[in-house]
Amino acid sequence: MLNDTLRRVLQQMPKAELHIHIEGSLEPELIFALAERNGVKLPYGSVEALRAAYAFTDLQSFLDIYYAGASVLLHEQDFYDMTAAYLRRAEADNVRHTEIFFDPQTHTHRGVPMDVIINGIHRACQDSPVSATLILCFLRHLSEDDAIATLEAALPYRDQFIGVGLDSSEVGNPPEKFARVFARCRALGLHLVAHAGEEGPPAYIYTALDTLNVERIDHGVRCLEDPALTARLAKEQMALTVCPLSNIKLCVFDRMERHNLLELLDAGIVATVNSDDPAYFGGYMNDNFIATFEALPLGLSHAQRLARNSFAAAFLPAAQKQQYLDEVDAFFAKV
Ligand SMILES: Nc1ncnc2[nH]cnc12
Ligand SMILES: [Zn+2]
Repeated sequence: MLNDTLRRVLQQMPKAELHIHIEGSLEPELIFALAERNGVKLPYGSVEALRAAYAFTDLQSFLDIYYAGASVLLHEQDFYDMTAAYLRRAEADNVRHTEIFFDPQTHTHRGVPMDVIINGIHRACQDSPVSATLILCFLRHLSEDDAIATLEAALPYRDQFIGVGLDSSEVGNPPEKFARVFARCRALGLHLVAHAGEEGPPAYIYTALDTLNVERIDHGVRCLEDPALTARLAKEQMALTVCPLSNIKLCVFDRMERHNLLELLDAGIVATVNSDDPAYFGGYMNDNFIATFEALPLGLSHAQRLARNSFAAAFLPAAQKQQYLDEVDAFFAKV
């Protein structure tokens, strides 16, 4: 059990979130409200029936429901409302800065225009007291040509996102499938990240680094299967955006006591804690911290390190980053 001090510290410490899919923040109540507002018929009769379907066996079983949930998003105000709801939750968890993933292809393939998606999400970010930037993710189960067309469609809104990522079904869709589009994004000065080593093997982490030139690895927890890779990630201070509750819900680890977050930290890796798809996986940032610290032998020094890592790994100007790091240290000096 967590003592009261540690619980309070986890809740109140300043933190950044670096791995959140905005479509994964759609709570069942909002899915039903938007379905009604937009006249969309859902294959579930009630909020309870939808929630009961959240019993996942692997990544794909989750993605099928996640894409169905996103089908209620049609208008700019829907994207605004979804994002504003997430940002209120983040603010309540003392998230000071968040880098939000969005999946345009999930929506453009249903006929929703790119400007509707980006403007709705971006406007909610501007209206929030939480610092928020956007990362456009390509769906890796689709073709690279589709990713390239998506990038072209998003370029008129280039100033509204800071980077690109790679998500969706990992196994069978290795990073190198997207070498050309990532090279183009790099030339455009976009930040680069990719999901790798969630369900996929360490080889996918190598190609995310060496072929795509990513600056962070999303998940990456399977790196520990390869000692040379683990040592390299530590040496290069390549951050991993770890999502503990997600890993349990998608059966990457069978229970939290078996999660490898502490081993990653002990190996010298810049691991961070994040929520991934909080509406589907049982919690937002503080729920992830509390569940992990309850299950693993982690203490105050780990909390400080994780809070520092979250800002150190953020795509922020150096001065702003230092300000947040100083804020973390000032917070822990008073604990
Ligand atoms: N955990 C995850 N892995 C891959 N793609 C995703 N899309 C949303 N959540 C994801
Ligand atoms: Zn993810």
